[in-house]
Amino acid sequence: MRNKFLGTGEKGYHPLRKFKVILSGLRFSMIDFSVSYKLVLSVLVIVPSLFLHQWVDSSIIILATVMMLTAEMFNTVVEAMCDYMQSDYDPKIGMIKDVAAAATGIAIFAWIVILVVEVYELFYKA
Ligand SMILES: Nc1ncnc2c1ncn2[C@@H]1O[C@H](COP(=O)(O)OP(=O)(O)OP(=O)(O)O)[C@@H](O)[C@H]1O
Repeated sequence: MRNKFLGTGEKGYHPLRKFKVILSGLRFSMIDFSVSYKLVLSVLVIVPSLFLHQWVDSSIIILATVMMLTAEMFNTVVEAMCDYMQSDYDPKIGMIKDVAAAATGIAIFAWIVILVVEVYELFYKA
């Protein structure tokens, strides 16, 4: 797609190509075990919550899962870009990666708390 600021790239709007790019990105992300197993865990809770018609609970778990997955993917991007630009040891790269990892850690922590609370609410308390 055309870059408005740099004036580079192809002109026009190509939704199908955008969709292909999204699928390609998802495929690259899902082969990462640390992402895929978390998605499987979420699905294992989301599906029964939908069957139980717990719409608010399902929405909360979906939101927490999306937040965690987005953070994981951006962390992968930051790590890959850092390694591409500087594969040797560099304390600045270390700091950049640590901040990205901390952001991901916060998202994972919130996802775990929500998943544990929802599993308790849906399967033990009910
Ligand atoms: N080039 C580097 N220079 C300095 N420190 C680095 C460098 N690469 C990695 N580190 C340090 O190692 C930590 C882990 O980075 P790494 O890229 O190995 O992530 P990872 O352990 O593979 O994470 P994930 O499991 O999310 O893929 C970073 O947070 C950083 O502190």
